[in-house]
Amino acid sequence: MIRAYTIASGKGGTGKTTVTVNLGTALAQLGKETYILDADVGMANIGILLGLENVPVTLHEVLAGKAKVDEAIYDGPAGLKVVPSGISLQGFQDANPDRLREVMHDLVDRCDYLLIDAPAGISRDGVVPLAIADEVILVVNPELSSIVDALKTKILTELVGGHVQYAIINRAGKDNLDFVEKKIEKSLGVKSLGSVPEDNHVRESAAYKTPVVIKYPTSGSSRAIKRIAAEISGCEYHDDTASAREGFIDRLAKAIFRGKR
Ligand SMILES: Nc1ncnc2c1ncn2[C@@H]1O[C@H](COP(=O)(O)OP(=O)(O)OP(=O)(O)O)[C@@H](O)[C@H]1O
Repeated sequence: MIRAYTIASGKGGTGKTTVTVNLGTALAQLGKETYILDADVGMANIGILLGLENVPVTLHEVLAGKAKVDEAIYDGPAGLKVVPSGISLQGFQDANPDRLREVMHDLVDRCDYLLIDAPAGISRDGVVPLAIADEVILVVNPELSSIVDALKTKILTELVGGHVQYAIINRAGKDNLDFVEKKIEKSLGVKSLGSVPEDNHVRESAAYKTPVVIKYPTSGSSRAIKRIAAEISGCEYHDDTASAREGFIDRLAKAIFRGKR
């Protein structure tokens, strides 16, 4: 079973951190023991998105050999476990990315899924996460430049001995979804796990330091991410919107027919 996924892209800003945090939370909501690890040691964001930016020990100290990984694990939403990176430049300078493999092995033994948020680009700290995970998931926006960058990342991953299994199309528009997905699958030569729509709820939930799958569970982005979590884990997807609608219809039917029984 595949357990350690690196979430990568070509350029920054495609939504890797958003996907890591929300897919991790969605897997945890499905009852899977899930850890997320912020391997973007230079531009760490997971801690900021989850309100863990001021914690005393982070992946920085672990990669610098100053702390054990157990000291850098924090509780996130829905039972998710989080290993954030620090935001100081000194911490980044002291961190040795070569220690990441050890950290990954240590974590992967205790969970069902480990999601590693990789840095963008092809620096040393960017390449290590591509090589060490069981599989890489590319987060790609439906734009030519993003697809080309994702393709470069796929080639780089293979060069360093890693493997790209899936793509997730993030910030998708409303039109021609299937066509765009097929085109991207063909260009990258990998299966798409699905499209996450452009959705203002993503930014709004970030302002509350809460994953969108928790803050706005019936939003388009949440439903897409939960569907992807179900696909990865082999669980059945349960559409909250459908059940909310059913609930409403049930209540309406009861209100209408109550007097007629
Ligand atoms: N589906 C979406 N709809 C709307 N906004 C989104 C969506 N996904 C991500 N965003 C927004 O896009 C911005 C970049 O997202 P994110 O930080 O997850 O990207 P990243 O690839 O991790 O970036 P970096 O490489 O700089 O770390 C954030 O402001 C985020 O809220």
